[in-house]
Amino acid sequence: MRRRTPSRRPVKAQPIGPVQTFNVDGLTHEAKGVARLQGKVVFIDGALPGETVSAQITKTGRRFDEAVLSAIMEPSPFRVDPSCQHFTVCGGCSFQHLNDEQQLSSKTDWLKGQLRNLISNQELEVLSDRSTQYRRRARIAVDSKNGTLSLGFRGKASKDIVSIENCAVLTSALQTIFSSLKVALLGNDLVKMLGHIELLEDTKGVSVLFRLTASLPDGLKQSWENWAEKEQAALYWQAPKASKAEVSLEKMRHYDLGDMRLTYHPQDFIQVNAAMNQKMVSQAMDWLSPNKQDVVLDLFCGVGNFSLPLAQLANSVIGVEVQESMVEAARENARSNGFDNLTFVAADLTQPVADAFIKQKISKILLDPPRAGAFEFLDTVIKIGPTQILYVSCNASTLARDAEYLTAKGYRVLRVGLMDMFPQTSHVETMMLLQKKK
Ligand SMILES: C[S@@+](CC[C@H](N)C(=O)[O-])C[C@H]1O[C@@H](n2cnc3c(N)ncnc32)[C@H](O)[C@@H]1O
Ligand code: SF4
Repeated sequence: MRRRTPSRRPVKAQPIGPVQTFNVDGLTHEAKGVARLQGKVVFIDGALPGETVSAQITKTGRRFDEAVLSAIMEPSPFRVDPSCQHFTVCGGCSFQHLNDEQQLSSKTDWLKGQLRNLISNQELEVLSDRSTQYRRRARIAVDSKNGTLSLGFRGKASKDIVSIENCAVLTSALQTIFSSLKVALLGNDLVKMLGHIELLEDTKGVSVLFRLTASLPDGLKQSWENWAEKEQAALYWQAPKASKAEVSLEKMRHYDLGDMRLTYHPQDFIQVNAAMNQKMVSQAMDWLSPNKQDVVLDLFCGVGNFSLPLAQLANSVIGVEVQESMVEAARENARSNGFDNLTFVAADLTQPVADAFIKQKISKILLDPPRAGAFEFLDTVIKIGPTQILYVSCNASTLARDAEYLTAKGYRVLRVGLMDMFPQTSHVETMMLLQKKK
């Protein structure tokens, strides 16, 4: 029997039972192996389907137990060595011990389960890209206790900060600035005044935002400006309780999307995976295929990530977004990219909207809501009655709820796709095209 050191081990779980042998036959969405002991389900962190492992129970419940892996006797053929040295402890990734193909297959099976009431015949179309160095944005937690600096992410099994040497999913430029930052912060007074740090890479370059918990002496600020200049990074300071409006317009960021350039504020939402964003937008244009007769409503439009590509193809586009500053940026993006068929409206889509807005002759709608979904706006969508709805979702359960509502009100699902925006994690993004029944 081959034995192998487990590649993952929960950090704080304390064993409360003897070491026992388990045959693992399933995998949860959070990447826990599923086994059975006398009929009761046991979740084993770090175990994979098809493996025989030894593990110790750490927690017992009425319906299931949890266990910690001791050794892997028969490893899965799909097990791989994690690409990141911090995988055993860092909460940022959950799937690095499974090969890329099986990660996708596991996510696909999970998504099919989430959407089981909606997709009977449809194949799930899968969109993916590189599995490491894809994150162009990251929030870094900072802590310094007893003179030790911790710079990293929250742990898997606790909220403690795991100190990171290098993060394999950050873009190469962000990995470089992270290393430099770590050296520069060691023993530096800034550490005592930091809430967290945000790293960002876009077409303009790399930027670092320091979120402060106390005001900064001028001399210290200048020394960090010098560091940023040397690193060719833009520096942003967010003073305690300061709003983002305090960052000057010249310091707005931009990213390129196809032949368009989109301006945004460093604290605005942008898609984290640039290559996948490009692919997702292209797929959205392909599926919704707006033409010169279409008036398209782009709901939850941000700074116009879908609105501008839609406006290249459609008669006209109306974008709706709750954040006034993002609406301003979206208008500027329409102007600077030469569009005269784009209108942006600031509105909270969880609240009733004005009738004039509903009465527009809208033929297609694109929805890209936050995790909570778009339920409050669905009756308005149904009243507008577009021929097609393209729903982009970062939460399959709210998508399922919303799409089930739409299908009960006269729409049917035409296409569904999984978009692997965050490889190595369990996150799944979905695109669904719905068509009005004749
Ligand atoms: C998932 S992001 C999508 C943004 C954009 N479509 C993109 O691809 O970059 C969701 C957007 O919805 C906006 N939003 C959140 N709640 C909202 C609400 N109640 N009404 C309107 N917009 C909202 C957020 O500010 C954010 O820009
Ligand atoms: S988030 Fe980064 S540091 Fe954490 S496990 Fe993933 S690659 Fe490693």
